Amino acid sequence: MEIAGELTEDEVFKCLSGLGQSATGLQHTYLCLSAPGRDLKNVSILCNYIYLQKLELPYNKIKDLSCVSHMPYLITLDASHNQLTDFFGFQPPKNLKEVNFSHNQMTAMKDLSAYSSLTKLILDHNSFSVIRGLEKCKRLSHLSLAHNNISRIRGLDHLPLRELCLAGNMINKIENLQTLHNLQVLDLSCNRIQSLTGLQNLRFLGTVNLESNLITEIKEAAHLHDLILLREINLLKNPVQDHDDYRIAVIFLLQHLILLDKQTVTAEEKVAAVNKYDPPLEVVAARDHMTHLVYQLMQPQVIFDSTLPSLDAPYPMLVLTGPQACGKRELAHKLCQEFSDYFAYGACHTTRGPYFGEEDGLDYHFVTEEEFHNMIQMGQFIQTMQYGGHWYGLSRESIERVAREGLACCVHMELEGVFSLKNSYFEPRYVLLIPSVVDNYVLFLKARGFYSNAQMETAVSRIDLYARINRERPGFFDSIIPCDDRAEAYRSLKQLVKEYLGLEEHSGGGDSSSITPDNTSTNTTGELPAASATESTDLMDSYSRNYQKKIQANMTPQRTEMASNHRRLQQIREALSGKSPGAYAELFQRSVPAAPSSLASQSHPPAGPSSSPVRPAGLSAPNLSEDSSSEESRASSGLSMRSSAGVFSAESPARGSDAGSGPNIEPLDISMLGQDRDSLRGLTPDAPRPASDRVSPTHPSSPGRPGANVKPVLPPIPSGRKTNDSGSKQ
Ligand SMILES: Nc1ncnc2c1ncn2[C@@H]1O[C@H](COP(=O)(O)OP(=O)(O)OP(=O)(O)O)[C@@H](O)[C@H]1O
Repeated sequence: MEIAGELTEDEVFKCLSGLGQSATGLQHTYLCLSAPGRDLKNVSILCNYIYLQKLELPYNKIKDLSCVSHMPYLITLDASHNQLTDFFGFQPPKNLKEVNFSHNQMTAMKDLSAYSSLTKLILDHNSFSVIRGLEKCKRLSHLSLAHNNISRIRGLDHLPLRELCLAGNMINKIENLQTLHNLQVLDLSCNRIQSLTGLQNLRFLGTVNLESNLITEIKEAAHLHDLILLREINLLKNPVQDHDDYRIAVIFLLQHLILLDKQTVTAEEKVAAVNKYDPPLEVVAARDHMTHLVYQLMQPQVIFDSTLPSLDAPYPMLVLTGPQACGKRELAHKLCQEFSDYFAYGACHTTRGPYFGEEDGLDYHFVTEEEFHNMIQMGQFIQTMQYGGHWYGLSRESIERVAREGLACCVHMELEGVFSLKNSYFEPRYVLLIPSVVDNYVLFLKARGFYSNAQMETAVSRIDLYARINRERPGFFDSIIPCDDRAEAYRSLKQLVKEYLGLEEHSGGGDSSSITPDNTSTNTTGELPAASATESTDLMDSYSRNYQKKIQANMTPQRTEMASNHRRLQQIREALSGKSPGAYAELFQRSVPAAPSSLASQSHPPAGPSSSPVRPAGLSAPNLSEDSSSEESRASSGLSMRSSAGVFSAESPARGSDAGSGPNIEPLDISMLGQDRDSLRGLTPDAPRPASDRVSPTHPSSPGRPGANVKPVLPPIPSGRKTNDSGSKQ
């Protein structure tokens, strides 16, 4: 007689499958039994089926599974959706690997030491409140305890779990998972978790489901930042979704993601995320450049003719770059002081307050944030950057002011400024000053006493940035000078600049008279006296920020005005006599991408007085009788000398009306122009060429002077001079 809910032999026969050899190998038997959804209550008949390896009894009403005690060969047991209250209420089959007890009425886990073969255990939808008894399940790779009453994660230490599901519990903290080194998939959805801390060590984690939790802060995603195998995360239905930039911010923090919130992360999203939160220097620079360009275009157009690039060469500028306080500012001042016939300091604007001893207009133009932003909107900047919470910017006017004096502009700035400037039409020479002994640099920063630890850390960390850029982008910097010893750095810089200028130091060594193109001129015009042999002392003084006073003493309006007038007069004379080529064409002409340290360049001794003296850059004035260029171009050539370009005719201030007749002045052999261009190729800008390569007054046709190849097609006639000066002098 059939009893309701009892599994009968007839039914068993219908449910058997998987004919195979019994575990003993002595007979053939059915290995699987599947009887789902039959409202079964009593399955005791299965005690006779001892060879079963797979038993599936889901969706029944079974309360007692003791029959399993008679199935020593059972491997897989599915008793989900039943009424079991007893957790593993049977003798352990030795090879039991997979058990599904989900949707039963179990309340307590017990010791499963005897079930050491278990690999997969599904206990969802029961009433467990504590995870326990799994310590000896050393093969358990898949555990699911979803929808129970678990409030704490524990009892899982050192299990070889690859998948763990604790969804739908009452967990409010991710804890005790750090020993699950194999974990790949973690489902903690529908809990009360607020933070993602606790997942950091799970280096194989690839998928995390945290849907419907209480995660509020985007920065929580940073806890997963180091999980490089993480490909999927689900944070749907968390308060964090309310942040405006939520998705892109998470994508930025977890750049390996493929799926976020069940949606594919696109390449465009990844690029947008990086550009937003950690834009590459190029992107920052492009934005900066674009901003200033647009604001500038919105203004009534003014032609800044002093700095406009000519057809053959850009307006000459020298940019000293390097990490904060590496000495670039002091060196820039010093250089402008010593090479006052060539350079003047271009003061940037900043929103930071002046340090003790700094003066407005000399080191910086100190402005308020509001003034700075007004200047941005007025299109007055060429580049800006934020550093240490302050704005810095190089204004067009700062450069123009220098250019109007017929001088090249020397500025200092951080790397971002260099990137930005490289987008502009300016083509400066970039000299990197970099500390090579970090400890000394740190000591120097500390000794200055201006900087907080964070500021010092930033400054130090940027050494690597500069080094990396130099490594990855050969030629990005035109030259590199170690700045550990400031006096030595200045010597290198000076040497470099002289090479750029095509100047040669006379026997006096550091004597300024030997490096200015013309002593007499310098003295009579009241130009700044150049540095004496005490330059290193001066330099050290400058560190204590006293250099301003010295500079100021020399920069009285009368002296600078006189000097300026004199320079212009000379330039005009030269222009009219056709002696002035577009000399700056050669001064800052780049020919080679590499940026070797200037130390290398110093290993080449400068040509001494006995060797063929190096002609100053501007000495190669075209010989009127031989020059194939037209009279017109010659005239514009001469006139262009009034512009900033003119100053780089190194002889210009000195030669005056007798320019061209002095012993140093040699006509340029036009026939060599083409060869010169070729000979320049392959030379590093800062590597001195052998003396034989250089243009010698006695061998005017020898190639080597940078830019000597340039056909003297000269810049447009400038019209932006100070009207009072230029008008009267013409
Ligand atoms: N327009 C600019 N663009 C980019 N960087 C700039 C600009 N002007 C100044 N800087 C750089 O900003 C950094 C901070 O300048 P600041 O003058 O406040 O620092 P500092 O402590 O006096 O260091 P330093 O002696 O190098 O000038 C320096 O590295 C400086 O060269």
